[in-house]
Amino acid sequence: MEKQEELLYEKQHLLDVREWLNSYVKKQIKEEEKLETKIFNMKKASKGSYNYELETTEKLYAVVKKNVSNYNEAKEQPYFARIDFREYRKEKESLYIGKYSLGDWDTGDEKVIDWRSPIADLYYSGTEGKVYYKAPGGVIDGELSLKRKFLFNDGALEDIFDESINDIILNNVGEEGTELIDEFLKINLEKSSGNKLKDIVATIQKEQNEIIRWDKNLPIIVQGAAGSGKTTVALHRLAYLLYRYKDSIVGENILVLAPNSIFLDYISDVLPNLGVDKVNQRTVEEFLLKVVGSRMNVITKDQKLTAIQEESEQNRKFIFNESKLKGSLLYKEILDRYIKTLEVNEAQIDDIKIDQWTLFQSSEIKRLFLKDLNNLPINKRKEEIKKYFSKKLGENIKKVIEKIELYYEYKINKLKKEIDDTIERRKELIKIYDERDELKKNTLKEGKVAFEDYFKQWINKDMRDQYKDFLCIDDNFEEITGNKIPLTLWEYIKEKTLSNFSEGYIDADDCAAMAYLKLRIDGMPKMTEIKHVVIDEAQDYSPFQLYVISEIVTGKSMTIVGDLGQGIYYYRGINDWNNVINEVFKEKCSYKTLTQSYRSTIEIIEFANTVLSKQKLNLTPTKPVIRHGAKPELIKLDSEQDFISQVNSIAEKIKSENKKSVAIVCRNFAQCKEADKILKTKANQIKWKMVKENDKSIKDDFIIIPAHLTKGLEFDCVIIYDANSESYTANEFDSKLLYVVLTRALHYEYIFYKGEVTPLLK
Ligand SMILES: Nc1ncnc2c1ncn2[C@@H]1O[C@H](COP(=O)(O)OP(=O)(O)OP(=O)(O)O)[C@@H](O)[C@H]1O
Repeated sequence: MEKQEELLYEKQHLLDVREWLNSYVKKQIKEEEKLETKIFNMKKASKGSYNYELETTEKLYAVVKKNVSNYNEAKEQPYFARIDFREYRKEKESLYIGKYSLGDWDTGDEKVIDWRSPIADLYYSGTEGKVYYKAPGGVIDGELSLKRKFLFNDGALEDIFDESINDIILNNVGEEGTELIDEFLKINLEKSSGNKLKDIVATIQKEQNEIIRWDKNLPIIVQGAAGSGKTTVALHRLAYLLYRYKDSIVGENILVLAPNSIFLDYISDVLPNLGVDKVNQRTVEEFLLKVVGSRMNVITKDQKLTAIQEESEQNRKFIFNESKLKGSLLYKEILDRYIKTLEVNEAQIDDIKIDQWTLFQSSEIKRLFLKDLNNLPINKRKEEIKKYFSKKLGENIKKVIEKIELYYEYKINKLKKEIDDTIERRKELIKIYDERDELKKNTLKEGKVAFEDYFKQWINKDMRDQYKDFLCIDDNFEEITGNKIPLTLWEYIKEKTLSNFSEGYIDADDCAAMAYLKLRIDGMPKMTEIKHVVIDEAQDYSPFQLYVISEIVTGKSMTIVGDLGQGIYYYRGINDWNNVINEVFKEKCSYKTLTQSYRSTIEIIEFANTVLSKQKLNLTPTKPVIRHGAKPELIKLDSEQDFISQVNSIAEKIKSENKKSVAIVCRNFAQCKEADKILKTKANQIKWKMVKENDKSIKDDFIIIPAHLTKGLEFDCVIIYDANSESYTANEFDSKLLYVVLTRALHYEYIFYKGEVTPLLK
């Protein structure tokens, strides 16, 4: 068939599917209403008592309700692709692929298959010809004869793209010599960027698909260039895992860790759009403090970074070394040694006594603590001992009472023997009897109190106190630190950390250590089991943070994505994934790379690559997808007026092209305020919104934002406020920060500067 005929065929098919959807949704709504009434009546009849049938009906109702909402939503675009596949020895089938599977579950007639289903893998990874895919029952072989993508616009099917027909072969592009342009992908990438990250189910690329469907049982690290889809892929992977393991994992078992609240808001649409809900999303500090069970104000790494820039060279060195140490596995080693000494000290304990009467002997407590229960965290052992002893408490109190009786019997006999029976003796005896009875009575009461007091004192639950004690290891300093830390650095750390604590603050760098202490001393806190975690911008994590998180996640099932080229916290973050693979995961970890960038035009990527090449890491330059645009412009500014007129004309241009977002990116908050002031006071047509440190989201399209907060975000157009040689020097930090900023733009980039331009752009 000719393409036009094919398009007509697909339009008719779409009409048929929509017609079916309408009638099916009507049927489902009726079912929903029926179930609603049934539940109402059952609730009335059961009068609040437990009813198994009610529970199952409620579950069914929830499924039907969700179906109605999914199917209604699917009417706009029920599917995005079609594959024609003939399984070996079977008939050829045309399969339509969508975000959700759509079908009549009574008749088993499936109209659209889920993008996460095993066979849909062929759409993402297969090429026409002989192919196979992995199904739960084994490998299925067959032949793929069509891979078709559908371009929808406002619910209307606009065009179809068949692989190998619409893909244009370009010669001599890139090192490989030839490259395919995926027209469909290109059209998708030319769209404008909004305030939220989008899902990409229709255009997931082969190498991305491989990561999405990667085995869940090992941690996977993805080093991906800026804009290569790391965040997007990681979130799609979650949707995939929840589908693939639907019987064992639900949204609550998943944790997404991201750098800040703005970023969390930016990605917040993707999962619900993929039909995933209830996933926990937090910053790493929030999560680690939740593990500790402590509410403290965190000095975030961003706040610290801002402060660092104002510090003297000498202080900066201390701050860097402090962060480096606190993020290292050496710190874990030191904590381990501290916990060992703590264990020995904690075992230096007395008998549990009521006055001079022993209830439980210290030798027994020690044996349980140091030997029998030594596989448990310290406080868990104490709790277990307490539990075990409390069962024997009544019996032991009785024994003490017997001892008291014996003691008084001896005393009475002695008195009787030594003194004749006189009024005085009788008086004395009555006194002794009273004393004995009083003691026996009190022993019952005091035994319980002494027991509780003992354990109250012994079990120290406050991790802040524990951490303070750890920092004050003065007597054992050399032994515990293994002579690996200069005393001056330790003194500095101690003083600063204790002073933060006394003001109610905790440095982000201390959160991993506190959580680690908690795990080792108290054990795993009570919380919903985490069965998979996604860590975004992982290059900014310290090895110790990754280690602690890996200890909490069941089976170390983790998706860790990052880009070393954007590691602005390099002084404490990660500079080489090999260290993480070897030291944190002891080589039990998969590693993948993504080098193709989908965000920016060729011109923008090539421009940013010049800055990347100035970094020490020697990373492979980012490869752009074939999408051309305007060259980034370096613009020297002479005056504020010049700045305003440039900004105005750029904003006009962006608006006239129906693009949405423009970010004026400044080196720091001080520069943001400067830009804001100029744009506010001097007449300006556009309202620019300045992003503040504690903002939780970005709602506006025209914003002023400091460089470090742009991490992970993207804009149609980026304007660098002032890329002069003082704002961005030639050092490693500035080259990383500038690289982050330069890779945020999709379509346009303007680099303003006053005086001399940064050496990084020369
Ligand atoms: N396969 C794809 N099809 C269409 N768009 C894609 C694809 N992969 C990524 N993108 C788009 O590329 C942009 C960058 O994606 P994302 O933010 O996930 O990349 P990243 O690697 O996390 O970037 P960075 O590290 O620079 O923050 C997004 O707009 C995303 O929608």
